[in-house]
Amino acid sequence: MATKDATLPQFEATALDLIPKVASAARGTFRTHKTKKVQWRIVQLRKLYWAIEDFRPRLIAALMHDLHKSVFEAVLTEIDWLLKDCMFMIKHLNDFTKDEKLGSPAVPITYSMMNFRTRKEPLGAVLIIGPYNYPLQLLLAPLIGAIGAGCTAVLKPSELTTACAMVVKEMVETRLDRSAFAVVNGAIPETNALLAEKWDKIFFTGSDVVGKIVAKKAAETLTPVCLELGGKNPAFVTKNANLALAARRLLWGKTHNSGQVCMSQNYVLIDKQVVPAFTKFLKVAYKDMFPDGAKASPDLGRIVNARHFHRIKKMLDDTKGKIVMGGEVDEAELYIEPTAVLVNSTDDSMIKEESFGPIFALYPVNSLDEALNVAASVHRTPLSLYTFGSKSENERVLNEMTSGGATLNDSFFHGSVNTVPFGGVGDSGWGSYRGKASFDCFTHFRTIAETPSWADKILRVRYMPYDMSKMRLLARLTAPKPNFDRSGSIVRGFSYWVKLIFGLGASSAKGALFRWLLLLAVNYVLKASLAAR
Ligand SMILES: NC(=O)C1=CN([C@@H]2O[C@H](COP(=O)(O)OP(=O)(O)OC[C@H]3O[C@@H](n4cnc5c(N)ncnc54)[C@H](O)[C@@H]3O)[C@@H](O)[C@H]2O)C=CC1
Ligand SMILES: CC1=C(/C=C/C(C)=C/C=C/C(C)=C/C=C/C=C(C)/C=C/C=C(C)/C=C/C=C(\C)C(=O)O)C(C)(C)CCC1
Repeated sequence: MATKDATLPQFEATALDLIPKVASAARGTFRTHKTKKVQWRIVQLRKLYWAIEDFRPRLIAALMHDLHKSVFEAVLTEIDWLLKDCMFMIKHLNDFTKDEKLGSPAVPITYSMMNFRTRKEPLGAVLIIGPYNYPLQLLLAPLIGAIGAGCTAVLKPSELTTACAMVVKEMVETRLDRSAFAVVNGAIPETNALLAEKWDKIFFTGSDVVGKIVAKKAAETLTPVCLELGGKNPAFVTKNANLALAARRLLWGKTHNSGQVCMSQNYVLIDKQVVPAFTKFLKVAYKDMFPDGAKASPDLGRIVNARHFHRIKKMLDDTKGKIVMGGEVDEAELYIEPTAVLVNSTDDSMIKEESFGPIFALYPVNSLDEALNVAASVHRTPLSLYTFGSKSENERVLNEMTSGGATLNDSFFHGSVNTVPFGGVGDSGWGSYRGKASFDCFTHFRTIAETPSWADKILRVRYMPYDMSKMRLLARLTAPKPNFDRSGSIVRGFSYWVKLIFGLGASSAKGALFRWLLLLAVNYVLKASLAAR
């Protein structure tokens, strides 16, 4: 596809016959062990930092070309986001990579001489497949985790964001170690060619449909996968919510990146009584954000392409609900106005489909009970949920409905901080990343024990011929006695009362010591004040 901006490269798919060679190079470089050196990883992260900084104008232009993304959002959620990711990983990498000693309670004191520890090993050569909505962030943030962990990586950007895909390819391949990192561009055939290769992990962000294809393919070679998928995310608004605030914040969730955010709300379960007031506040918030109308706003992005434009438009065409805000569409500009639709059935297109755009449904309910039942029937394990109500109502929603992440009293704040772990649950995703979790995602936590030679006398018990008397002694030394009976109740035997009396009711030795010291101090002060009278 020709680019509209002459400074941006034309999209070019990677030749299919090159793909096995690219994958083989990533595997081969990993086997050289050079990526295991922490200093090498830090240098790559520093290079990536400066590459993103130096490519800033072209990245901004590419985001404008592909998604009409405003400079504000390009900087906040893609470029500066990634720079912060690099800095975080560079700053903490020495700590993350250190062996961790395994002691109590994982290792009983009887085995403390074995020097149990966890070694953080890179998984190997990894494949990272990105989506179109944040073509830089959602491709390069996992890469930062992979570099930190010491992996080699091949990236497959979304072919829908052509300019970003090409600029990222140039940036990564000219600035990072070429033998360790590569970018393959293309669509289904190229992705299939990549999936036919053996990887040590596949990190996929995208739709659940393609997520299943990736997971099936990975299962053939028992390759671990991290899946960051979509979801039909509910928002709950009760009559105890601050309706003006809820309306403004939920509208933000659907206007940022033109609602092409997998964690933004698909539908709002709202108390029937407050629908008119909430709708009024939505319109007020809309007017505040777009005084000249949304189409004229320089801040509102566009839908990525005609296919997605028609997908979203079809949801509006098929709905039996009533549009209460917005509703304008313009194919020539790939423009869809931020739109709210009042619906009365969960079979409505506005609830059944994932919007992944600036439109959402309002579904009136009689109670929080009903709202929770509807949400569970629409999607039991969504990526996110939002709740606007009293403290106890919010707590109830959190307790009774799961989700990958959740924000109380706002739209996706839980996903707006680059170092906080992010991921789905059930069919909205497997695994998480961001911050330390990105390092962990590409790391094998390898348990290591080291048995000293002198310990063989003690360990003799394990060798044949077995001796049951020694076995009984070993059990006495190592197997803790239960303090509960067969009905699950605590048994208050002799040791319970000894502990209770001498521990002054504390549950730990530390607590008991504290209570004894406090008792002695009170005793001392009382005695001193009596003596002073
Ligand atoms: N959980 C998360 O972090 C995120 C999830 N998403 C989800 O992603 C979807 C939108 O993103 P898209 O880019 O449209 O996702 P997509 O699943 O269509 O594409 C993602 C990647 O898979 C590749 N692909 C597409 N079809 C394929 C096939 N048949 N075989 C092999 N590879 C294929 C594409 O080239 C692209 O690189 C939404 O469902 C959204 O909810 C999007 C962003 C973030
Ligand atoms: C400026 C001053 C101060 C501080 C002000 C503060 C704290 C401002 C906060 C602004 C906020 C919260 C801005 C919003 C940011 C939104 C972001 C970063 C959204 C990110 C979205 C992402 C990453 C989307 C991802 C999508 C995914 C994963 C998907 O599709 O699945 C002080 C401190 C008060 C001092 C005075 C000055």
